[in-house]
Amino acid sequence: MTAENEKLSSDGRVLILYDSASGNTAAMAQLVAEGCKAVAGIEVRLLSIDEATAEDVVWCDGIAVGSPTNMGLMSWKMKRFWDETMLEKWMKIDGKIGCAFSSAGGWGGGSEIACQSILSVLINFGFLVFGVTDYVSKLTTLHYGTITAREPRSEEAKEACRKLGKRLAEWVAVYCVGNKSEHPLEKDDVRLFPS
Ligand SMILES: Cc1cc2nc3c(=O)[nH]c(=O)nc-3n(C[C@H](O)[C@H](O)[C@H](O)COP(=O)(O)O)c2cc1C
Repeated sequence: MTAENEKLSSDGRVLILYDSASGNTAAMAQLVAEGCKAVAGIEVRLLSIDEATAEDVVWCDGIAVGSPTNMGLMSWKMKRFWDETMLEKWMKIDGKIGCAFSSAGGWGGGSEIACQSILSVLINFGFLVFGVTDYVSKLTTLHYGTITAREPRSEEAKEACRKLGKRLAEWVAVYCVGNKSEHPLEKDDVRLFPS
């Protein structure tokens, strides 16, 4: 087997890391994990902030980080994980792919700013972060990551979680495994535009 074939046959690895005090971000995380499964050959770890270790982050090729919106930012537990648990890995894990999701108390409560606070931390660790261009429905998109008000109840909110996981898995497949056919622009999937 050539080195290139070995790379193609190896799995991509996705970590979904979340904090959740009352279960809403945890429900999002489950759906993000479900979305990853739309892409073949991706191994998924779904871990809460109380379970995850720095080695889980080292293990992954791509990460989706989810937090409740707290004062418009990520939770203190999530921030502490990156400030303390991950500190010794700083400058040793560059080049992984990252994205964010957040549950807030309501629309306009700062969930996109909370996503940006997560992306900002990921950038500091050298992650290559992304947003999703295509829409989930006429009025729902996830340009800065997936956001919900409380738990994801509507089909649009659920699909926005799944789409984040799927896109993360696609980027891992394309850029980490070398499977270019998983590029979203190469597929027949319907891409919704604003209308
Ligand atoms: C300390 C604290 C700060 C919060 N700050 C905000 C906020 O800035 N904006 C908002 O919309 N909701 C805020 N909330 C509400 C939570 O974001 C919301 O209930 C969320 O769905 C909780 O997610 P979880 O069930 O995963 O913990 C706050 C809640 C707590 C406990």
